[in-house]
Amino acid sequence: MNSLAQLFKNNPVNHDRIIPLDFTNTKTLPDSHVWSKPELEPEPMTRPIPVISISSPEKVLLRHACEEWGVFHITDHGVPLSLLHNVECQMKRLFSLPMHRKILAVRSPDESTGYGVVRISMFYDKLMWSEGFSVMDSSLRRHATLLWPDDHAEFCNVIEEYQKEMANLSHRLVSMVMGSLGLKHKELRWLVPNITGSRANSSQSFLQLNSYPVCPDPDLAMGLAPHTDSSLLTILYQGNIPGLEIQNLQAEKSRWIGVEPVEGGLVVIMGDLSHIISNGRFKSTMHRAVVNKTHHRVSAAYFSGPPKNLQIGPLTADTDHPPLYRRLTWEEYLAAKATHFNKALSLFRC
Ligand SMILES: C=C1C[C@]23C[C@H]1CC[C@H]2[C@@]12CCC[C@@](C)(C(=O)O1)[C@H]2[C@@H]3C(=O)O
Ligand SMILES: O=C(O)CCC(=O)C(=O)O
Ligand SMILES: [Fe+2]
Repeated sequence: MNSLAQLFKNNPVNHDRIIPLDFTNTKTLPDSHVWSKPELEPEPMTRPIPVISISSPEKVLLRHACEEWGVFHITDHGVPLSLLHNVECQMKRLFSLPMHRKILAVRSPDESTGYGVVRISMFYDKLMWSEGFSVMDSSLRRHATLLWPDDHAEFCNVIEEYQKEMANLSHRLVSMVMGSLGLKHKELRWLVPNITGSRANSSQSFLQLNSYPVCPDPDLAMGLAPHTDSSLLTILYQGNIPGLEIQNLQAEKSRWIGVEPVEGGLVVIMGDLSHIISNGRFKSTMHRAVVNKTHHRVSAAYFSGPPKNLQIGPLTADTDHPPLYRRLTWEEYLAAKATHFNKALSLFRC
């Protein structure tokens, strides 16, 4: 068993926080899914977040995006648009299956992969208006076979192709964003395995497919509750239906900013581990997903992490800026997040 799988075995989720509501049969929002009144928080606003062409990225812009926003769009990323389109079709195909079929691939309480409610649900009283399908290592074929006993090849091929593209892209992105801090290729070699890298130092990842069904009362519902990602960075494909919102780092803390999709673009979300490696310079921005009344929205989040058992820590510390965090592995961090959620980061402060 790999070390991440062991970690989820040790941190099981309550049974009642695994199986989502059957949204297709729900015409009014049940009390279990009613979140706080919208008049209690300021209206979300939309502001253009940075857009970075990564075929020839400007270091200063990239660093600024990571320091001031923690979330940005990338273009010229090289991932074929046809693949993005296929991933979206396969997600719709999966989530449109009737509940009794999806349940066949349900996640067990001590696992992290399969069909179900997102893990962070256990930290909130109310339930979210979403369902998910999570993939790690060899779980894809096992779960897809349960969903489509004779017809899973297409789904698996598309998702595997996407995972390969995301692995390459995430390695390029980690080099780029850390490079924007002036870190040399040599200093990052341990973090980003080279293409021929042996299995031993290959980085770990986690793919989360999210589905936000059409909602009868979107103002009172929550698609995905506020959280930061526990990754080095996350690559998010959100199609062309808006829904992602980020916490404003510049102005009023409680004001959310809607991230409008950019045609053919992907969203990069800096994770908690990049915050640690950059010694607090890069922000792992709090974000959430809201739902709407007319469109079924799907998104695919690829969480990129460091190699198994690798100790990471601040790389940019100097005498003026002593390390703010102690060294840790991804496994250690995820274990802390599984019990302490949004307080996990502060537990590793020096
Ligand atoms: C590799 C990861 C990243 C995890 C934890 C672990 C496995 C499950 C991932 C997600 C996927 C869905 C959103 C999130 C917030 C959730 O609830 O489960 C993610 C979480 C995190 O970023 O903390
Ligand atoms: O669906 C979205 O826009 C956000 C997804 C997300 O934040 C996640 O999966 O961690
Ligand atoms: Fe997220």
